[in-house]
Amino acid sequence: MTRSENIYLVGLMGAGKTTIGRQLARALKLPFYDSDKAIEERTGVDIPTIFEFEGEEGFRDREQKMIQQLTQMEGIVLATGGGAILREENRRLLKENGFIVYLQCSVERILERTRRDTQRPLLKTDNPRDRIESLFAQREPLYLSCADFKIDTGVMQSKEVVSHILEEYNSVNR
Ligand SMILES: Nc1ncnc2c1ncn2[C@@H]1O[C@H](COP(=O)(O)OP(=O)(O)O)[C@@H](O)[C@H]1O
Ligand SMILES: O=C(O)C1=C[C@@H](OP(=O)(O)O)[C@@H](O)[C@H](O)C1
Ligand SMILES: [Mg+2]
Repeated sequence: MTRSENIYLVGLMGAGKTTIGRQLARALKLPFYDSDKAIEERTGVDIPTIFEFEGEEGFRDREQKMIQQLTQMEGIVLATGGGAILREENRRLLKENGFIVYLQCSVERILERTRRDTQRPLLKTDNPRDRIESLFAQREPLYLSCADFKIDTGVMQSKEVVSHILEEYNSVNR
């Protein structure tokens, strides 16, 4: 772990990275960035459109470029996309430049939270449960390998999650 002003949130889709990141930034009076939102602003199109025209790999290339840029900033809260940790270079950049919080969440909760979602192309499948289970199996070891701190967002209100993260961040970053 690096002593740093930055907090980076990782975890599966629907774990709450965007929601909790925004609240955490407000509490710390730091600017909030979301890598997906930044990509959408840069390209002028939404994430499903990027997947449609460029495929997942095209999106991952854009995501990597964005992570490279955002990890050069100091004093931010960053919500990454759920798959950002798939690339080793992203994991390295995140580890070197910030305090990484893994937002853990059960498959069941993720299913509930993403049921009506239209903005996550990887969940546009006949069997979202199978998809989430396989993403969980593939990614959980990667999230754990990066994380400085992990917390289950499925069993607490977001406000409570934020205060636990703040407590931990302040204790290691004094
Ligand atoms: N305890 C909680 N923590 C975070 N999000 C929660 C919680 N309970 C319900 N939610 C809801 O779950 C969804 C999480 O989505 P989002 O923040 O976009 O996650 P991610 O960025 O990780 O995909 C939001 O609709 C949020 O309101
Ligand atoms: O898990 C993934 O591979 C993805 C997660 C999404 O972000 P959220 O985790 O914020 O939903 C977004 O980056 C894209 O749809 C791919
Ligand atoms: Mg998000």
